[in-house]
Amino acid sequence: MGPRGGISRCPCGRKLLTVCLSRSIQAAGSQLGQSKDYALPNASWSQDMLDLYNRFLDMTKDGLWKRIPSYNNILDHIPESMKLTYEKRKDTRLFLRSIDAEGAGFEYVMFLNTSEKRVVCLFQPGSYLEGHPGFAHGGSIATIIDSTIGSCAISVAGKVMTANLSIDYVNPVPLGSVVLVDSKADKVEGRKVFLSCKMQSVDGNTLHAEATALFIQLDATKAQKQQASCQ
Ligand SMILES: CCCCCCCC/C=C\CCCCCCCC(=O)SCCNC(=O)CCNC(=O)[C@H](O)C(C)(C)COP(=O)(O)OP(=O)(O)OC[C@H]1O[C@@H](n2cnc3c(N)ncnc32)[C@H](O)[C@@H]1OP(=O)(O)O
Repeated sequence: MGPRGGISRCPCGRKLLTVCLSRSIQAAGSQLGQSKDYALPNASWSQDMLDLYNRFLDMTKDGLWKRIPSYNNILDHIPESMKLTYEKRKDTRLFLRSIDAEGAGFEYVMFLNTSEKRVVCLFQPGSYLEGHPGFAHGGSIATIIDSTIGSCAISVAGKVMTANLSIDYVNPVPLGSVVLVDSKADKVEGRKVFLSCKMQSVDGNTLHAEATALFIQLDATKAQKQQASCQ
């Protein structure tokens, strides 16, 4: 396996995906020309979601911000050259894209600003994410925060995993509303990436959640550990 990750076979026979989520990741799926990019407007998006999306899309014109495409299989985020030895499993899906019905699950799109080490996610939680009546489940909030912060950590440090995620839930998130999840990498110390994040309403008047996270950059030793745990 190269230093940028890859695919290896576990002793138990399963193929292990050691994901290299480098910068080239962004273009990988679209190069395939076959996978659906879910980070594009659909009929379920509210006017708030569309307005915000268009505002961020405008900000991509000078190149500082980039829209991150989104596929329902993590493999579609991986450069084609790294997939040669991997047989795509049909029974796995990226958790965030596990609900088929448009608008029922996680409707989201992320934008990356590399120079600011920042990823912003526009998130519209659907009706299947309910916790308390009418509000998004705390686990769904944690999921979108982990994924937004995670994408930010990936953009900074490549192959990483969440070691710690701490969330203060400040105000509940109504289903169907739109919130901004704004994450940034605050500090990198060796393999450790420290990040923070705020989830706010579109008008900025309501703070829904605040989070801090630690992501650890994986190394070859860790990949070996993963292989061993698969035995
Ligand atoms: C360019 C654009 C890119 C865009 C990207 C687009 C892609 C979009 C696609 C899809 C979006 C989704 C994005 C993904 C987001 C989801 C991520 C997850 O959910 S990950 C699953 C949950 N996490 C686990 O299952 C980890 C389980 N834990 C482990 O595997 C290990 O514990 C691990 C890897 C975290 C660390 O293990 P070690 O063996 O590599 O490292 P050790 O030696 O233990 O620690 C290294 C240092 O870190 C500290 N450390 C480790 N864990 C810590 C902790 N919990 N708290 C504090 N410090 C900790 C240690 O004390 C040590 O520090 P000292 O170097 O000595 O100073």
